[in-house]
Amino acid sequence: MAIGNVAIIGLGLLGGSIGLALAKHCPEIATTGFDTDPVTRDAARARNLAGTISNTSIEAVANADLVILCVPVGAMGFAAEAIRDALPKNAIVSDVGSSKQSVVDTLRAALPDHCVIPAHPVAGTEQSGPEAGFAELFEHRWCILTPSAETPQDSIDALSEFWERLGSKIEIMDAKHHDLVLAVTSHIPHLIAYTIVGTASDLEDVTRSEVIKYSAGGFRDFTRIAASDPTMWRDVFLNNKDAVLEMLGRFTEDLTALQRAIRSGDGDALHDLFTRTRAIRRSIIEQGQDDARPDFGRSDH
Ligand SMILES: NC(=O)c1ccc[n+]([C@@H]2O[C@H](COP(=O)([O-])OP(=O)(O)OC[C@H]3O[C@@H](n4cnc5c(N)ncnc54)[C@H](O)[C@@H]3O)[C@@H](O)[C@H]2O)c1
Ligand SMILES: O=C(O)C(=O)C[C@]1(C(=O)O)C=C[C@@H](O)C=C1
Repeated sequence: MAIGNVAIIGLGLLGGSIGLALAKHCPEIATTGFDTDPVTRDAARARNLAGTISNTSIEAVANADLVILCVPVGAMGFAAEAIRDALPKNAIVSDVGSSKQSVVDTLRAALPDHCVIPAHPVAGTEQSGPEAGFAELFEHRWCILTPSAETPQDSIDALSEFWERLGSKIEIMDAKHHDLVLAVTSHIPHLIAYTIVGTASDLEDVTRSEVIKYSAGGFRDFTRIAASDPTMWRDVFLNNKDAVLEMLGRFTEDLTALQRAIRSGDGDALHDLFTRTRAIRRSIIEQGQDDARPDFGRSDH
């Protein structure tokens, strides 16, 4: 099936980047955007984030072959219910949410008569809102699709081709497995960054000026991640609770083992771990999966 008309619901970093990437790579595809926030709709018009910016989501999806929900995970249900009665019968409904099992359940319950194929482009920055998007966000990045066994193959192929045209590489995964993998590779790293920056600021007497003064080091990298959108990340943790708590349990055990090694002066244990993690970083770089575009869309440069 050919995708000729795309509706983007939510015009922040992800929605805006999809609109700009479509204009760059697929100018023949018509785009319509909607956001519940009127200030965001005005900013989206000013930046041409979509060909048409509608004032209602009903208008936005009226002619869509593909609808992509680009709203916080906790708002997926509201966004889906708002378009239910206006969706063309054959439209594919997808999303970009950072967790998948709760989104799968929510969207399938809200839109039982439609083809729902959840997706997660593993691409982002700490920025949010309509000014944050850029056309190159998805280039050379993975986009994970989590279809069900019943999803028609031609619809999966159409969505895969769509993301490939925006520059992404496709992986198909079970939603539950996605949530476990992303808990380790994305969600817990964010939780650690929020914690370390919060802890440093709680120790204000010790660190008041030092936090700023010496933040050119490792701490600065954590502050970038800890500047990520509070609404988005609140929703990720509340919606990927089981996987995050399971992986946090493993992480806490490993942290306790490190604490013990430091207390008992076990330098070999520390050295062995740091050698292993350095090798992991090197193999990520060798596989070309590090950020080849360090300053794209990021504030810290
Ligand atoms: N930021 C990242 O790095 C990143 C990366 C990959 C995936 N994601 C996922 O993408 C989604 C969007 O994240 P973002 O970074 O673009 O956030 P954002 O805050 O930049 O944009 C979200 C937009 O959705 C709008 N919105 C909220 N509820 C709505 C509704 N019911 N209908 C229409 N619009 C609504 C908001 O007004 C806002 O403009 C989230 O689910 C997030 O988990 C984010
Ligand atoms: O690079 C960043 O700033 C990100 O946080 C991007 C990042 C990630 O953790 O890798 C954040 C959330 C997503 O769902 C996907 C990508």
